[in-house]
Amino acid sequence: METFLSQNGLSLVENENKFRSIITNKKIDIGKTIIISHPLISFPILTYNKIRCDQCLKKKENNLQTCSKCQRVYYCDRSCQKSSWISHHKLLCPLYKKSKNNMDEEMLKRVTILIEKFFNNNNNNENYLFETFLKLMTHRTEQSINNLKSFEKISNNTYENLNFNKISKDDLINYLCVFYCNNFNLHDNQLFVYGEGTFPIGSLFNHSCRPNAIVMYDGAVQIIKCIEVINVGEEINISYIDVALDRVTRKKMLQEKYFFECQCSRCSVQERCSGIFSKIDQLIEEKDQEITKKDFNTSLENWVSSESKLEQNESKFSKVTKLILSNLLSHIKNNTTDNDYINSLSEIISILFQNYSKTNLFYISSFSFTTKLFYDKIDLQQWYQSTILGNYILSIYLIIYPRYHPMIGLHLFTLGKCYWNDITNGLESVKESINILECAQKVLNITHNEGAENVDIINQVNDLLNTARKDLSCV
Ligand SMILES: C[S@@+](CC[C@H](N)C(=O)[O-])C[C@H]1O[C@@H](n2cnc3c(N)ncnc32)[C@H](O)[C@@H]1O
Repeated sequence: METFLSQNGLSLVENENKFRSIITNKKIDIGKTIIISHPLISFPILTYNKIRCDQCLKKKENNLQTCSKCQRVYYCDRSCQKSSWISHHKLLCPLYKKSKNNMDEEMLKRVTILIEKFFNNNNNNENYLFETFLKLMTHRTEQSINNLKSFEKISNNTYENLNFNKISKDDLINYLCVFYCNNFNLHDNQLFVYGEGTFPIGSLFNHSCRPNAIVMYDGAVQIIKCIEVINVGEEINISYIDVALDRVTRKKMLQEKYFFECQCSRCSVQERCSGIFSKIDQLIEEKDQEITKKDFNTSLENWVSSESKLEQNESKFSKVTKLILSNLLSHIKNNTTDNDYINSLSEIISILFQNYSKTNLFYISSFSFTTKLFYDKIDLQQWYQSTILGNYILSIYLIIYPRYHPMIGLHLFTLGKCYWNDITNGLESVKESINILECAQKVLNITHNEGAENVDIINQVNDLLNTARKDLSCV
């Protein structure tokens, strides 16, 4: 494993609080791929198992072929079917008739078959993946009684159905503990989950609520990408949860699923009073005040539907949106340094903190309503209103997410399309569409530039941008 990491310019070092950490041996620039790695096992979740190949997880709508014996798994071609048969399906195929597996049991059976082969020196796969998997954290003593009970049941079922010589029932419980706090959900280019996987190399990366790296997928392959310059010796962090969540929810989720208390720059107690990232958390925290969620929703709807543009511009929603976007969008477009960006962000956070910390403009619980309203406006083809809401959402995203985050890239693309469709504002809309799509292009070229499905999104942005530019030049 050390060799594989060092070939990629990385080292695994001991860490007092986190057990081990991945650090970089060379400076990594924004947009660079940090590491590409394969799973021990991955498979599509139920809703996707007829449109994504069980072996390579690539999408092939309507054309997958099922295994003629069990008729339970689908493949894109003979080669994937053969690989799966050799790897684990030969043993699992007859069992599908007997019982229906849940995800954990399916993962356990497949992984254990491979580990048994590894112990018997009978595996074609790379050994470092197995060695790495067997050293991952289990947090077994911290698992809940309910979890352990369920793990024991799954382990018993698996043991009854398959013969293992080198692996005990107790080992199986350990593997299930590893899955619990290490497995990944694979997601597509729009960030919708399509599969689950055990990625031993990816599992070596620790969490931060302000990560410098993101995880993307190409079928069954995991790609870790750099979104902030990472200097020699610095730790590489991904995020295990959606960083748009508020601090209390993040803390609860990280404790319950990963058994640690986050001390990143957003969560650490020392930073709480001064650090800009912890100030962000204070902005999005739910305040105990008279204004209810219903009031918020009504005022948001009134703002968006306001007949008077003057009144609309005077609203606090407009003011906040303008303040954030006029300062931060240019940083995206001009590839400024991380320091310049953070300084600008810092200034804005201070202003927001002074003037708006008592409003619920940034409440995450209201945010789901705002997003729904945005997509409702798109469905109703109310394009002007969709641009107003889209800008407000973008401004909040820029506060919550790192600037080169896939959520920002994807939202910019949607917003660019809204402007493009908003013919009521004529030339101005086309110009703004180009501006926003150029920002989308910058972000997506960093987040989505690896893997055919991901690159497809960049191609779509490029096509629309070319059309919009041609349109503008014709005027
Ligand atoms: C996917 S593993 C990450 C690699 C792990 N540190 C190792 O050495 O195998 C997840 C576990 O690492 C630890 N961890 C990850 N991020 C952490 C953080 N920010 N602070 C403390 N512990 C962390 C937790 O114990 C967590 O359950």
